[in-house]
Amino acid sequence: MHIVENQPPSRMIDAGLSRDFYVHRDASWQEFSASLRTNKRWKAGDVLGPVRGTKSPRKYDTVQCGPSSEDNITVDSIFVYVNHSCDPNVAFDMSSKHPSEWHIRALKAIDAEEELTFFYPSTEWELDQPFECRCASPMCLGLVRGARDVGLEQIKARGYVSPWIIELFRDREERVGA
Ligand SMILES: C[S@@+](CC[C@H](N)C(=O)[O-])C[C@H]1O[C@@H](n2cnc3c(N)ncnc32)[C@H](O)[C@@H]1O
Repeated sequence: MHIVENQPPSRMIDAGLSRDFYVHRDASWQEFSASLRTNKRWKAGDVLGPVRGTKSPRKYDTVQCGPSSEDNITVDSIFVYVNHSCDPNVAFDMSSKHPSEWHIRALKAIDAEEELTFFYPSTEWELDQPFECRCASPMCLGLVRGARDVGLEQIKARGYVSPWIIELFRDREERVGA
């Protein structure tokens, strides 16, 4: 059975976001059953909304925003429900030095009622809580632990990679080469 929540939790209500997106719950999953879906169609390159958040210690629901393991935000909007997929349709683009410019961008055309997903290793070097991926895509990598366990080329192939992930791969290569 599928349960649809039209209203996100009140702290997350944002007029524009709650019009265009809704939280969907899949009752066949006992834990972490929420996902975010959209009410409308988007074109590749469209900006779906801002990435806003509050600095916070790394947790299962934070997004990394810089090279340190302490650079994380709790996303303070309905976008906190965006799940991972190994074949994602959006990017959390936080490459600007100005947090006010951080945004969620469509990587491909997205249909109305489709789930929004991003590739967690595109922002996360190491997940606080690794999980077995249920995306069922032919590109599925299985256990998701973060970028450090995925090659940089594999991340780039999913359409977006954060600058700090590139930097952390470079640092690791330099240490190995030293
Ligand atoms: C920020 S939450 C996303 C929303 C979450 N599904 C919920 O119900 O609150 C991140 C957590 O959702 C779960 N998750 C996200 N994408 C997943 C996927 N592709 N396969 C399995 N679990 C996933 C994992 O437990 C992960 O730690």
